[in-house]
Amino acid sequence: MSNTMLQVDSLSMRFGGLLAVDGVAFDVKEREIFAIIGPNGAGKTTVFNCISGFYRPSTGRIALQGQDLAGLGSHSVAQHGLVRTFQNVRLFKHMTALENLLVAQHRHLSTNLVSGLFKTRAYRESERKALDNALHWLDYMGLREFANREAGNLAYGHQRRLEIARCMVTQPRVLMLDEPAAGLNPQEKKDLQGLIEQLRQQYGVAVLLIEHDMSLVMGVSERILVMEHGRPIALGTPEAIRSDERVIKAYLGEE
Ligand SMILES: Nc1ncnc2c1ncn2[C@@H]1O[C@H](COP(=O)(O)OP(=O)(O)OP(=O)(O)O)[C@@H](O)[C@H]1O
Repeated sequence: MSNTMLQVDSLSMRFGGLLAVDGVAFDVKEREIFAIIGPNGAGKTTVFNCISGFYRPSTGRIALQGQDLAGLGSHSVAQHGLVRTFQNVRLFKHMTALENLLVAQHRHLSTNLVSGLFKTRAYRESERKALDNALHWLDYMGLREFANREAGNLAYGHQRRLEIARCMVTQPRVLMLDEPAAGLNPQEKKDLQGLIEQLRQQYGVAVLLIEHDMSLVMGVSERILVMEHGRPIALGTPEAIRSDERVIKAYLGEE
């Protein structure tokens, strides 16, 4: 389909004797908000790790706008426009909030040693742009006042927002969020839902989300894939998923 952003086919991942992901297939459209849900150990994070280049899948195809990604490392995958956050926030805790956003851009753009050494005009210009971009995202996330504070000393909710900002400074096409609501208070969860919708609307990103918080998932997602024991068991709109017997039994019924 022409507006498919991310395509995942026949994805499997084996760890020794354990088939952690088994025949997962789905696609994410341009600007779509798509969630993967399922009980603990269902294989959601493993799917994320395969897509984002942290694992090389045992089998399957992963393509971003038709371009094959399977087997590329996480750095290359990010350079293709697919970036992620982690279940447990991973920031450079001893760098300031601002530095985290600058480093993300340096790691993303291929730095040229010669222009860096001689601080050419083009180099200075790109440094200035990176700084403007970082400051924009600090403002956008309501973190400007913490620009010079060490990331590890920020409140947890702020660290989560900074992690999303760190993804956004690279102007991704797909933003992958691994349990972004974990550890947030009810107000922060509400703000997160607004933020996800706003990022899609203003920056045109597709969002792929793993989340246990059902009200966030049901409120924000256009389509949901449900996994159980590594396998996909349902895929559909929130309404369809909510009333799917297998899903109720496998997952929602647990709560
Ligand atoms: N690196 C690994 N080596 C071996 N087994 C792994 C590895 N990573 C995950 N697993 C196993 O694969 C299965 C799927 O785990 P995964 O973390 O993908 O599930 P999940 O759906 O993300 O769970 P949760 O909701 O608890 O985060 C689990 O049985 C897990 O123990």
